[in-house]
Amino acid sequence: MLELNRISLSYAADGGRRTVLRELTLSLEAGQIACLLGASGCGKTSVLRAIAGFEPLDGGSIRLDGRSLSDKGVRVEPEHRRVGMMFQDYALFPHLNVAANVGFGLRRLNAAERDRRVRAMLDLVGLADQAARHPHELSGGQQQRVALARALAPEPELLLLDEPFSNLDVDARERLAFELRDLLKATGRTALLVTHNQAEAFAVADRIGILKEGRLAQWDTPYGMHHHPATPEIAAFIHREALMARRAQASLRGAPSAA
Ligand SMILES: Nc1ncnc2c1ncn2[C@@H]1O[C@H](COP(=O)(O)OP(=O)(O)OP(=O)(O)O)[C@@H](O)[C@H]1O
Repeated sequence: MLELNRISLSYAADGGRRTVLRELTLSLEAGQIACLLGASGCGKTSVLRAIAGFEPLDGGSIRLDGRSLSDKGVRVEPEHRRVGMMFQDYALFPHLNVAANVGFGLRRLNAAERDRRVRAMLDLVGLADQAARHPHELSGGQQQRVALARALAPEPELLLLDEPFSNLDVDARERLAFELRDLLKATGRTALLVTHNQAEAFAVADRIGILKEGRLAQWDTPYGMHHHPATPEIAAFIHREALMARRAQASLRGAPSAA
């Protein structure tokens, strides 16, 4: 349903161009959740920006549900892609209350339909009683849910989430990662998520992609990634992070960290 076919992307840098995505190919079935992992600067956010239509491609094509979004001579505008994006800082409007934030992308609906959709979205994320509040009156986890409700409200075919839990403390991250998965599965949404946190990726994803220097090093189920890493480098990356997560948990519980 989402198909990236050999996409390449570069940015202007030092009077020339710097290539950040190199012939990257992947496909994601409808209703699935995928997570992109990889070292800082490997191109994860750039993949989301290319799909959302914020960056022109140097080559390759992007299709969503059979529609061509980016290809030679084709560049569908971001607002016509039916793709929702949630950024790491949530980007809520501080002067608008929760209901107005969630309804922001629904101007094509009439007022009654818009109210109905906003209420349904707030029910979905468990914030029906917070509709009149402003973002600064909410906790980090509640703000994250408002941002999610806003991204889901226009019923996008694909949801792109860039580090959706980065502003939350460890406990909230874990809880919301599971909540997000339940919510996406309940609404049948297809989603592509970028995270730095492997525990989150393994908890949430049906497919995990590991990016290295703008290339997809492996694309697999969490089970496949864990048990059959494609290269020694990927094995080291995954097992190092798992070890660090275990140590962090042990030190939070006050136990000596096991090596
Ligand atoms: N608008 C831009 N102009 C020039 N270079 C950019 C731009 N955006 C990103 N880059 C560069 O492109 C490369 C890939 O960036 P990208 O944000 O996609 O990586 P990332 O894997 O998401 O990184 P991180 O995990 O640190 O968020 C980086 O080297 C970055 O510095």
